[in-house]
Amino acid sequence: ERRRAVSNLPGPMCPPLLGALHIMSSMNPKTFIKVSGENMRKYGPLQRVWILNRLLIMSADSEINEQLLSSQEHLVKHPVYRVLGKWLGNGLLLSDGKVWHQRRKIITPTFHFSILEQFVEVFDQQSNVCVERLAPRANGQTFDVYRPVCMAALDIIAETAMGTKIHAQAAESTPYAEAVNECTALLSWRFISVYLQVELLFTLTHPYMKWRQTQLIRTMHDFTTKVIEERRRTLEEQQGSKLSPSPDDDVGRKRRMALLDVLLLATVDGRPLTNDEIREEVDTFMFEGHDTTTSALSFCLHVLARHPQVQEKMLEEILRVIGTDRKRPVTIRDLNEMKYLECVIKESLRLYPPVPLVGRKLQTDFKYSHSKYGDGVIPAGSEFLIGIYGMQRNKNEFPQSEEFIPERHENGERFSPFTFIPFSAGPRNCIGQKFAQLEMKMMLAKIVREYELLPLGEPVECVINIVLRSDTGFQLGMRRRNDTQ
Ligand code: HEM
Repeated sequence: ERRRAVSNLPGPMCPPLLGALHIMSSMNPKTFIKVSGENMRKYGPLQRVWILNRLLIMSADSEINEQLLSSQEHLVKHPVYRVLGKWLGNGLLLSDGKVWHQRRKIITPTFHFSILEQFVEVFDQQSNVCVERLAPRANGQTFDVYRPVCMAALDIIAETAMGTKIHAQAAESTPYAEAVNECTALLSWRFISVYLQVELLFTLTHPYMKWRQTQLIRTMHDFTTKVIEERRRTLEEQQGSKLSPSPDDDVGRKRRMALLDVLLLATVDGRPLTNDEIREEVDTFMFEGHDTTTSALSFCLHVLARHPQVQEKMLEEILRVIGTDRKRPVTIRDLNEMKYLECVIKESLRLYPPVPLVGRKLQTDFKYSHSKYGDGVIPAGSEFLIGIYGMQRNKNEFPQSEEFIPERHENGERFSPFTFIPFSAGPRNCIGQKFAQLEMKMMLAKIVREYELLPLGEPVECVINIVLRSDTGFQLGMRRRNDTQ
């Protein structure tokens, strides 16, 4: 019955019982993008694939994606996300049902515009530190920009969302960031391999990797536990050992409630959140809040280095809006005024979406209607993978789709909103979207104002390490600009 339901959709030959295991076995984090691109060219943007008895719908089709992502019904994440479960628990990224609803409701106000406005001060200060830390690199030599950007993103998420300064940029090494790097690389193998997704098979066939995974997760949990304890202590000190919400500061303004404060003070079903529940949200936001923006910023700086004319146009806008005075803090109003910078960021997120694919498991039948495939039903139990990377490079939607052309985002978008979805869309979209956009604007404006980015080193080679990364790193050169010295 399931085969009949999707017989109208194209896809590779799937022999009975085994299905397309041969295709899956040719995929790894390095080849995934290439192999799925080839399949898309062969079978089109919407395909059905059988793997053993599992039915997978691979979609880079904006019509279908719009219907699925906008629905209030299909919100359960794909089972592959479970490989992150030991690390992120039931945090917002992985949870579903009542837990997800309750948590999303508690957390949404912590990303409200008025709170983001106060975070901009932190973006400003930490971007200044990043610009300073980059100074020794501004010598015209090739280097990888990933680490300095990653440390700045960590400082920013810790100080804003967790209310805790961790001084990652000042540190020689940051075991948490190193563990995230290694763990996401390890987990991305499990993401793509059908059998390694099963915890027992993974443990039996790869005991060393399992041991290493446990160690890395312990390092990350130790770090986030410390962040929570520190914040709890500060709150207790501030409020005379009594955790009671005090929304106003000394002069009666609304006090900034960091995400972690809200979690420490929240009650759900009449009880406070347990330590484990708080930790899984802190793990989720520390990871999602720095790894994605690091990827986005690193790709953007790399691609800008290869497009001097775009840098020039950006610089003109930056100097017009924020000027050359490094002591003047950059405000949210300044950031909102930089429209060309916004186009640059969008175009970089189109070519290099930090989250290259998202997945759902259908709990009920998904009824769709499509201009090419007509009305149909994808049966409950099927798995749905949305290929953001492939869709955003579709040449029918984006002329010269492989080229970096920020101007295509000027004067309103000429493509459907569901063709360009780096932050996903619908009820399970990215809660940190505005936060990320403001952070990126601040960092890019400050770096480009200070340094000219040079097209040095190897080009990027996209790999999927849970988020999108580059196998060759993010190489470029830098030179201090004369006009801002
Ligand atoms: C350029 C940066 C970012 C990109 C491209 C991005 C992209 C995404 C995407 C595509 C999703 C949907 C994932 C899925 O359905 O599996 C998502 C979810 C999420 N993002 Fe982001 N993200 C970014 C930055 C951030 C930041 C800065 C934070 C936190 C401060 C954050 C927190 C989250 C959380 C918690 C979710 C899960 C939301 C839910 O399911 O309710 N992200 N993000």
